[in-house]
Amino acid sequence: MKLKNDNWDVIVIGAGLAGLKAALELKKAGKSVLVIEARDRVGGRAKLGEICGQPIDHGGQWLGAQQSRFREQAQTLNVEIYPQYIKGKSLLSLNNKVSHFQSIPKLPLSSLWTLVRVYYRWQGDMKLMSDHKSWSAEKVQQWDRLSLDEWIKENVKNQIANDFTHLLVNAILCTNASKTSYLFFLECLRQGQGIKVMADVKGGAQQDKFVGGAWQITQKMADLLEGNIVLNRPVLSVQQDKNGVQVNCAESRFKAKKLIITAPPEYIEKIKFTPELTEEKSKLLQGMEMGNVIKVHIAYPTPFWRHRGLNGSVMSPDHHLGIVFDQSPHDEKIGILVGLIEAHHAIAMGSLSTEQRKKIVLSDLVHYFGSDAAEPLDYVDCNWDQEQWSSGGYAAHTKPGILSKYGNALREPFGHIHWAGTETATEFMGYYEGALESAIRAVKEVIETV
Ligand SMILES: Cc1cc2nc3c(=O)[nH]c(=O)nc-3n(C[C@H](O)[C@H](O)[C@H](O)COP(=O)(O)OP(=O)(O)OC[C@H]3O[C@@H](n4cnc5c(N)ncnc54)[C@H](O)[C@@H]3O)c2cc1C
Repeated sequence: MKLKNDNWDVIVIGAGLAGLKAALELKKAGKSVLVIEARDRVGGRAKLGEICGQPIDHGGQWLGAQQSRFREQAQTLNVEIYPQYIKGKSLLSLNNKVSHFQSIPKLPLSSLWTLVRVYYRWQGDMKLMSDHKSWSAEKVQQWDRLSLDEWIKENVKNQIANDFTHLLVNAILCTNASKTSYLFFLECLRQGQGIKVMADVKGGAQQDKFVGGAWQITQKMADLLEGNIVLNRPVLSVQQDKNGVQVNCAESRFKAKKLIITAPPEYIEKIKFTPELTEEKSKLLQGMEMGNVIKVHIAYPTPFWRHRGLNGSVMSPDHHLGIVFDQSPHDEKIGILVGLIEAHHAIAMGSLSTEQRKKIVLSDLVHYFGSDAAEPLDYVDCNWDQEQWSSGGYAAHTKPGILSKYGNALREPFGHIHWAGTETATEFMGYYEGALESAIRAVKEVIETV
């Protein structure tokens, strides 16, 4: 099929979940739409992998209990949902000692008490975040000047509670607390419905998964858009005048009345805009940075941990492999563990070869599960920091001092240009759910005018 270059109602940059959703909504409304994608595949931060013949998600995989848009999207596309395996005990490694627990980690009472106090502080402070206009208020500016690390130092003096708080922060943001502000963290908590929802499995953000993987959802959406997506076309520049936009790739250009951009902030910054973006938007983009994450899968002949009454989950502030979950197939034909290496651990491990990483991951797993973990059938990892067109994950955060000053530019349209992508969400920013919410909002903005 020959692709027309001009007269599109809307062009969408990026074929991740947000871009695909925006395009499907526009198509449903009878608008002509073209999705331009830099990579040679669709999905963005949703990516198919494989271990021992089983499909796996190199990118996002969980569906939260509260994430109704993503659940509905999967159901519409007949992608089956099943619960994360949690039967049995979880493991915690603290100060090099491994303990197991059912629901509350075995911490000294004084540390638990500190964590309860932190929980209620966060619940209270995050409630004040519900009105975005309050970002200019004095308290909010103060919270934005304060790095999350400074807040933790001031408020979490108990060492074990402090370590545990950093583990939670790393697991949620994939970045060290010194790199973002307390304000940004509170905004994440507000959008994610609080730390309990974000950290929990049952009733929380890790409750469910997809049979065969989440990547299928983006693939199936792309199949419905056949003829409306072009791959291998990094957008280099965008021009707009009163009639619409022109989007330029290396060897092609396309015109439309409106443009929706869903690329991650770092890649928006690399596009040349004429006229130039507002100073507020440029400063915001410069002040946003992706988290650092390596996702690993390890396959074993059996899910041996299940047979020992363990559910495969591990939390560990003192090792590189900080978070582990069971990822075994239903029939238990083999056992698979999925792990996340986050923040400074991902930066340190990212400079190693896959073989060196495998050695460290296995040594961490032997520490958690014993010698049964020493000899896997296979090991696969995906270093998102090295993935061109993402440069990290799960999502971008703002550096201290950025959100309160420039946050209003996050979603503010610029002429014919509108913004989507999980970083621009108002609910569940950083998650697939946020990507969908942002796409639906951006489509609402443009649909009346094309
Ligand atoms: C390891 C990992 C684990 C995660 N786990 C979960 C999870 O369990 N649950 C969950 O809900 N979320 C999870 N996430 C987050 C989730 O994957 C993202 O929120 C979501 O995929 C973002 O979708 P998006 O469309 O906003 O952005 P993207 O998927 O990043 O899409 C943006 C697209 O824009 C393209 N692009 C960039 N620049 C250009 C350009 N110049 N020209 C053309 N195209 C361009 C990119 O190639 C990309 O395809 C995880 C992410 C990672 C990395």
